[in-house]
Amino acid sequence: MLLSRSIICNVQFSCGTYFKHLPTWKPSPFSPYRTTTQTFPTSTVFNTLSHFETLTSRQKDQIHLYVDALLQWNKRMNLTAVTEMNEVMERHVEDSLAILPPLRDRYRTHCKSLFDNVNLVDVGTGAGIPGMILAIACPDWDVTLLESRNKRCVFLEHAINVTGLSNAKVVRGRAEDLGQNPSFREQFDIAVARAVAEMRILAEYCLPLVRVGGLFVAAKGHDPEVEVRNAERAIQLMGASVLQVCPVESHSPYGQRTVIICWKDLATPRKYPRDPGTPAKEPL
Ligand SMILES: C[S@@+](CC[C@H](N)C(=O)[O-])C[C@H]1O[C@@H](n2cnc3c(N)ncnc32)[C@H](O)[C@@H]1O
Repeated sequence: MLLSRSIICNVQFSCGTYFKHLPTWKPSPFSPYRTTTQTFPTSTVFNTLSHFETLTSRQKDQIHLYVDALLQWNKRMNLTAVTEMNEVMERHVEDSLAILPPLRDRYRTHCKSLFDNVNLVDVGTGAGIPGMILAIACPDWDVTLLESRNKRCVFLEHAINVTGLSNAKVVRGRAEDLGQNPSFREQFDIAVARAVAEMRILAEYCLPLVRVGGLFVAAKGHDPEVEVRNAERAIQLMGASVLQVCPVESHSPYGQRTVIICWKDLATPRKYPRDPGTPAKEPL
């Protein structure tokens, strides 16, 4: 991949404040169990950006190129409300990387396979959050960026080209359609989603795409307890259960985030997902 040195230098310069304050993540003990009780198992608090420190300089360059492309295209089309480089790093990149420490921990225990070669789908990826960042951070993974809006898919193709990623691909479509398509149904080890819908709708979008024994991961804000509780029935109907609610501490002004991890141990009944639009209109 040819990287323009001037672009990289400019981007790194404008990210200067971001790089200075990277906290260290220390592995925290988890208690692995699934639950249907009223109290969700929570982990000790994870620290964000742990993964950023471990990225190679090429991966950091790829993130900068991606963010730069996002900000450039955002001037012409509506991709994100965030318009400053540091803000994109703190809000979107941090949120994406925050998924990794708790996910890594759970995946090892529950999926009983190596964390390499993970086949992941990002449902409603929009401009590529968190899917693009995960594809950069985890080059051994196959990442599918699922997005229903054509213009966003065009940007995603551009972002993949500009970063030189060979492990990410774009699929344009609705989660409800893909969930009933044999080429995608129950084909993924992990489905992730951020800022797409509330949990009980997300469960119907994401879990039909996850193989039995795989995980559904939702990136949420600081206090998702009620939302998760309301989604318990929908998650169970899809053949899954809430495995862990993981608070992730943040040093950014946006405060604590939460990563919710569900484990699928039964096949999803054929009638789910329902027709496009129905999950959002009539949440389970
Ligand atoms: C608010 S944006 C969030 C994008 C990104 N995940 C993020 O965190 O910035 C939600 C995106 O999900 C897409 N979306 C919503 N419902 C969808 C569905 N049923 N299937 C596929 N994409 C969907 C929308 O087109 C939109 O781009």
